[in-house]
Amino acid sequence: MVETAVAPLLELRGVQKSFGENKVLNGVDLSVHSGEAIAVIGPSGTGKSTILRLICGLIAPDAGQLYINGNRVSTEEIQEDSHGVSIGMVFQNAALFDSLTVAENVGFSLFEHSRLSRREIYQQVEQKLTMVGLENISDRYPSELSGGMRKRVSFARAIMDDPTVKSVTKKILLYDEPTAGLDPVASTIIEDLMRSLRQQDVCDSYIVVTHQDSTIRRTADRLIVLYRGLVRYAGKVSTIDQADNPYVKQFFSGSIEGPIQLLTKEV
Ligand SMILES: Nc1ncnc2c1ncn2[C@@H]1O[C@H](COP(=O)(O)OP(=O)(O)OP(=O)(O)O)[C@@H](O)[C@H]1O
Repeated sequence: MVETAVAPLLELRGVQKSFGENKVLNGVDLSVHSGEAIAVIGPSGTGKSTILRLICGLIAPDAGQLYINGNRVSTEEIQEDSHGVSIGMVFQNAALFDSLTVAENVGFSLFEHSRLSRREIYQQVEQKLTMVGLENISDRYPSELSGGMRKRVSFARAIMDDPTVKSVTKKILLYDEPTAGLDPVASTIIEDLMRSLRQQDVCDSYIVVTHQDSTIRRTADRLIVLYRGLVRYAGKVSTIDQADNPYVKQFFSGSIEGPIQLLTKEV
């Protein structure tokens, strides 16, 4: 029998990105298959959030290509949910509008860009808020919520979908440090939520940028270590304690000895 290789849902090939003289990504390859959960780690300022912003079409690469379901795509096409894949982002600081209610925040994109009625959008907002464990808070403002609740509101916003766009069949979620600044119990609630959203097929795959050991181990199948613009390790999370890779060893031991040095100047 001839096996046909299934194209990854998402692929980055040789992606480069600079901000002025600061070359942040210097040829990054990364692929995400349907069903996969990937953790991206690396020291501060090494370009992890930049990768997520490239993937969801907020910024464009200087060089290299992005592919969705095997099709090369531009930044504009990513924003338009091309080739059946929709990409949702959960930002590091939740990024809610303080002057809008929870419901207005969660439904924001559909209010702005869809042809759904207000009633349909509000119904979906309630459904998504229930999914992330938040009920009866639609009329509250972000300032009235705890940090963990604001994170969950931003999860609800990322999983909103427009059922009139029939071509979308797969969803990738991008989480930028979803457990940063949360206490261990609140972190566990968020980690469980990330897993349960995938188990319920709310998303097919996700990429999580994190510095937290528990988040890596509890939410990801595969680990990518990024350092100074390049992927230095890619492997299964289940084997990280046995890995010989010096970047992995240093990260998980927290040692100051090793290839990872503090970024004292831009590279
Ligand atoms: N819009 C921008 N303009 C200029 N420089 C930027 C911009 N966005 C990111 N950078 C720079 O790119 C580098 C990588 O930033 P990025 O936020 O991707 O790092 P990170 O690995 O996610 O860091 P952290 O773990 O601290 O969140 C940093 O030096 C940052 O200052």
